Amino acid sequence: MTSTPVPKHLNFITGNKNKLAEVQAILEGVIELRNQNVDLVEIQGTVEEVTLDKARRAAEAIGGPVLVEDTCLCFKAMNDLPGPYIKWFMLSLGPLELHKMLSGFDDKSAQAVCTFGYCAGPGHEPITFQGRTDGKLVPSRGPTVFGWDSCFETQTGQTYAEMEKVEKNKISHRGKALEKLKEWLASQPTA
Ligand SMILES: O=c1nc[nH]c2c1ncn2[C@H]1C[C@H](O)[C@@H](COP(=O)(O)OP(=O)(O)OP(=O)(O)O)O1
Ligand SMILES: [Mg+2]
Repeated sequence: MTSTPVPKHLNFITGNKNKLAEVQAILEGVIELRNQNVDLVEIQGTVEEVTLDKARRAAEAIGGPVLVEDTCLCFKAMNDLPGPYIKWFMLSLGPLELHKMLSGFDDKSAQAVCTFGYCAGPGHEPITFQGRTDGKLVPSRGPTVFGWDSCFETQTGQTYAEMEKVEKNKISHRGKALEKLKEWLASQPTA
């Protein structure tokens, strides 16, 4: 934890425009969000390790307070892999073929995990806020605009891609993680 006051705006370091749009929508009216796209090295490890490291690197790169986020897609049949490495499977297979990863398994259960990391600046220890949403991996349904949205069917029976954005944000891994971030922000002194 840090005793440094939270700034009046958060500098969200991400290169993903779809993530940025969701975070902007969810934090609208809560705190001003700014964005910088810094190409950060992502280590291998658990999602917590990946996010903490991402937050430290981003704070070093910017020389100030940062918010970062790492998203995982975990398959139960694979003991939570690919997890933080889902990006590389997405890039390789694309949304139309991703479901084939579980074609040899009966259990299609998946969990979307979002972990935000806030770091008050270089040398500060980041803190994390995590949200998880259960679902299953299915053949793509809906627009293939954002990552694996069209392959992740939630307990509503719809894929993320078939839902209105505001509905996705209400139940999503990212929405849940940002609820925790909001609670924390409300408890902090501001600069
Ligand atoms: O809500 C989502 N719905 C569908 N797909 C999603 C979602 N959120 C992230 N994704 C994708 C993007 C990337 O293929 C991987 C996460 O990788 P991740 O490293 O966290 O994202 P990224 O490299 O695109 O952006 P960043 O610059 O913030 O690291 O899952
Ligand atoms: Mg990334």
